[in-house]
Amino acid sequence: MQSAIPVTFITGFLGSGKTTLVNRLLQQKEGLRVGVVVNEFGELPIDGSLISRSEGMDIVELANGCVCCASRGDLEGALSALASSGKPLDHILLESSGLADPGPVIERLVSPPLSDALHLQQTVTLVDAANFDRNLEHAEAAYNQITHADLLVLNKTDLVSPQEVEQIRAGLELLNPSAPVLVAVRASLDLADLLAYPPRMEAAESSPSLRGEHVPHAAHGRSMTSISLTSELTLDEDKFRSWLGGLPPTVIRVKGIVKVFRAGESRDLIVHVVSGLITLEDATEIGVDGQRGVVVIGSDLDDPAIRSGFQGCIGRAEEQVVPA
Ligand SMILES: Nc1nc2c(ncn2[C@@H]2O[C@H](COP(=O)(O)OP(=O)(O)OP(=O)(O)O)[C@@H](O)[C@H]2O)c(=O)[nH]1
Repeated sequence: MQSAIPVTFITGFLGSGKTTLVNRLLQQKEGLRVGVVVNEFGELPIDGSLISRSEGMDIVELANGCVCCASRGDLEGALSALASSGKPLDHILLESSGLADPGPVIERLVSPPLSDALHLQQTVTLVDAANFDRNLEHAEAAYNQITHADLLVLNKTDLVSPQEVEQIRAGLELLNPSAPVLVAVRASLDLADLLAYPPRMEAAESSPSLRGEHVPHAAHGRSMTSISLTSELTLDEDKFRSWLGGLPPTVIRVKGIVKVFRAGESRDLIVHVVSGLITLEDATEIGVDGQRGVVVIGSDLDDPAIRSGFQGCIGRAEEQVVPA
């Protein structure tokens, strides 16, 4: 029988760099067999498409809701699907959604039946240096993610000054004195270093001050909601960019894959918006075969306005967008 499979639980607020870290770790797995569980807040399984597939990795998607709210069976089912997916796994990376409270998930990972087959090696929390204060203000989940970490990765430090990096590092040390802080750009961590990093601290695990109660989902982030917009039709790139740029500041995150039309050609783009910072990248490399669309996450979202704005991006008048 296989001994307990080590699990690295990766948390961090919306857009902090969790998928970037998973992809970076997968690039370095060299002969290790790694299982990945990805979890989405929105209905569209975007992260499943953004994770690079390769030999020696298996992936299970836990879509439509935070892992902390998923029913017991969903998480157990996803993890046991991985554990029994063929050759024995050397490691599992469990990526949470950006709004998940890690407390209840850790609780389940360290309790039977999961603890019979898995060993939670560490909880790694990505912290977005460019949105540190704002994320803490917006959501209790951002705070819980920091306090439950065994290792904190202060990411996106290319977007702030060295002084700000030091201020945030000091803030993190106050919030979670026992977790080392690694400063990173694009989640630049070595898999070997990560696996050597601190085994989970039993003391921290049993400390009531770090536990916190699981709050109802709406309270995770000031009634944060998501809108899924799907379209297999082609969008006009300029209209789409300007729609993204005009979204209200209550929109915290947009991500997805869309087909755009420019100069007579259509192509797929990966879309990321994190607090107003828009990135559109060519999606050729990932070979899009899933559903195209975007998920918009934020508070107080004007659903009809967002849907009609997206519909207005359609490239050709005779085509119609089909909202999810
Ligand atoms: N400038 C900069 N961008 C980064 C860095 N790390 C990640 N990004 C970008 O930030 C965006 C979000 O990164 P993801 O890895 O998708 O973030 P995530 O935490 O998985 O996002 P959610 O699943 O929505 O919570 C992408 O456009 C990344 O390329 C960084 O260190 N610097």
